[in-house]
Amino acid sequence: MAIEQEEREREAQRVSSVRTQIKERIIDLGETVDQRRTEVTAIGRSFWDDISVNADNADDVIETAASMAQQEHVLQGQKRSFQVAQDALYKLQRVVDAPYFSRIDFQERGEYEREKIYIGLTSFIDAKTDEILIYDWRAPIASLFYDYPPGPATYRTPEMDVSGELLLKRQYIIKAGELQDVFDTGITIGDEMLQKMLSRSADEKMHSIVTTIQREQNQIIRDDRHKVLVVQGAAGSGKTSVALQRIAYLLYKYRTTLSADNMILFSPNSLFSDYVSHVLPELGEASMQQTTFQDYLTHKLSDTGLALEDPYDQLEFILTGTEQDPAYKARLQSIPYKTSAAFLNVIEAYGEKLKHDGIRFLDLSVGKKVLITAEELSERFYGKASILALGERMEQLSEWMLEKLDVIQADAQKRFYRKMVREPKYMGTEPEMKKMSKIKAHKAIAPLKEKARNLAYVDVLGMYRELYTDRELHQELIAQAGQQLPDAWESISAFTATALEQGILHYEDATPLVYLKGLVEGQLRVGTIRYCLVDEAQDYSPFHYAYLKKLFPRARFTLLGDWNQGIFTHANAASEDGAGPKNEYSSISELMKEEETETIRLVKSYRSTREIVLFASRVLPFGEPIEPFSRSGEEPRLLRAANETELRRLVADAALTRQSGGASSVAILCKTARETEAAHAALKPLLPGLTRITKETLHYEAGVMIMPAYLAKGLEFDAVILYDAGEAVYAEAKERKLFYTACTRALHHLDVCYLGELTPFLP
Ligand SMILES: Nc1ncnc2c1ncn2[C@@H]1O[C@H](COP(=O)(O)OP(=O)(O)OP(=O)(O)O)[C@@H](O)[C@H]1O
Repeated sequence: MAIEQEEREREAQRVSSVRTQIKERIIDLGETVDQRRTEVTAIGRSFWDDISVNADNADDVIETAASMAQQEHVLQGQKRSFQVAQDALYKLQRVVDAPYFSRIDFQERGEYEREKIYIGLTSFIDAKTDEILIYDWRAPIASLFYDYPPGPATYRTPEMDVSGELLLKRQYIIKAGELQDVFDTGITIGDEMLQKMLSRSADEKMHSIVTTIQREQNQIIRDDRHKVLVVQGAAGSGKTSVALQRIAYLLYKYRTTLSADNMILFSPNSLFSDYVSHVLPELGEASMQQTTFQDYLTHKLSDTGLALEDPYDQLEFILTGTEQDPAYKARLQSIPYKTSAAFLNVIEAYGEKLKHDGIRFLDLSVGKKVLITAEELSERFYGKASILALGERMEQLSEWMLEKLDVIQADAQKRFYRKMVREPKYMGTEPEMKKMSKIKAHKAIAPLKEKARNLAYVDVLGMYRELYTDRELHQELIAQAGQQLPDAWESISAFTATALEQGILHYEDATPLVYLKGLVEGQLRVGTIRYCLVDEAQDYSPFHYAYLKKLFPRARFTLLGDWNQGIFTHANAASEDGAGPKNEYSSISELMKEEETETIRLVKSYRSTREIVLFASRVLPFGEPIEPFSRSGEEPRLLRAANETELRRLVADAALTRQSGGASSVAILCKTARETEAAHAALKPLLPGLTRITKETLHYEAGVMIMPAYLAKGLEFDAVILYDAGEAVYAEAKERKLFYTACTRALHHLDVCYLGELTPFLP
């Protein structure tokens, strides 16, 4: 809506006056920061001067300690106030060039005055009048901007709901401190603004969407009523963006009680973590623990010496193997079982059983000499009935072992000493020989103590393997859960036992093993985590969810995913054409067993042009709905090649055309890593600047790159070129969603190259 010139000038003037105030505050804060820094350094330097160090008698020692504690207290206080000033300074420096982005006028019911609320990244108060010149976008009243068109509106504060009339909704584009544009918006948050944002070029880093958050997204960002929030969102509907804004919101809302350390975000891979790493700092928040589930597993299993497979190798195996291979078949049969809730029940039943019998212990030995036998450990562990949990009993056992090892060490020391005295080659003085024998004994026993502390005397892997070698055991455990052995039990068990024997730990076995380890060793809970967010949630199995719930017993969960992009095989994966059970998430909620579970669907896609979205939805005619945002572009191109040479030429030409047309990031997507490697070698002479992305890549730069489609998950590019969408490559049901995922990575251009016949996924 056009705004009169006079009003425009008033707004421009306000921008300039607020900016002046911010600049003044920056100068003041800069001085405060300098001054506090000097104070902290000075206290640090004179720390010992101000303490009366006296250790002559007990009273003096106590006095010295008290004096130190007091001095330390002062120092910490000073450091804190330095930090507060520095944070405030940093926040203002970041917003000084664009102090706010919107304004709402709100008249509370029963009030005569119309409040003008200016909204920006951080709040700013006039020091003289206490007037709030800018509200933080996360303040309760700011949600009106995201939630309502002009008219009746309500916002929620911690104490109550406040209703009234929204009289105006205005947006500003401010650059380098100058008001460039201002317009009033109606129903949605400036289609105009959103259009501008979405027609830009894809960056190698994601940006915050704070100026154009949509109502349904805002609902997710601010939800604090549900313990488990499940978001089914179409490709490009903003799930990742919402997850990050939500983190910023929670950190603001609970700023006195919640810190970044209390939150954890699971991302699909490190490349993705890097891609989203700018968002929180852009919002003025400290970065938080971002990890991949794989990193967690690796950390937990670091002491097992097993070769742990990652989900990408698992997928590569699934995509490149053939049904003729019996191992391939057995593995494909085993994955749905191992990722199911039924198998989780088996592990839990196993944990119960182990309380009475069955823990496998390992001898503790030095060289060939066994110092503590496995039988001894077992007897000690199971000898007396105990009501304690397995982990606590293990701890007691470790303590007992450490005591025993102390005695063994003392004996060894005596023996070494006697030997030295007897043998003439040790010519040292008596104190020297004593010292040497002490060191020798310590050296011999220390690794055993380490083992005792780390519970390395428990053979968890052996116990896990037993689940597959002892049919009766497995049957007994699964019967307790009211279920039966899976049909293909014989081949599943043989296949798994062999792999474990060879020291190979498949991805689908890793979480069950870590869970069993946690049950036995008792280190299962991370109580400090209060919010756990999972991105690409469709790639986690029911087993994973049940496990995460045990791991973070105090946490609230936000699970964001898209069933249409579920390209990892597991028990919960929906049917391959995207049809079939639409309530996949309900099984998650059931697993979470929470009454406060809420499922929210996001169907609007903001990433791709309307043409690309419509094209991609043809791939999954029965899948979750996806609606394009009204941004138009060119139709995706289908480019057929008759032979390999022509295919390469087509792909290379497409990449060059896109680049010269202004696309800053162009991704050539293959199906597998194997295909990527071959295509990269073949394309390199035609596209010298081509970069190959592998699962080890930690970040990428703009330009032309090539990668397997599954690594592009969660990422986006100006132009996407499918390397070969021929029927020889994409035909099997399990490849459909991967193909869909690949198509939905494009913002503006999609070129589908193919050899011979086109994939049947595109009717
Ligand atoms: N409200 C919004 N305003 C501006 N841009 C938005 C908004 N919501 C989403 N976007 C943009 O749309 C693109 C897709 O968002 P995002 O990656 O968060 O979606 P996603 O649901 O996680 O996608 P996928 O499942 O395909 O990985 C991003 O470029 C993001 O900045």
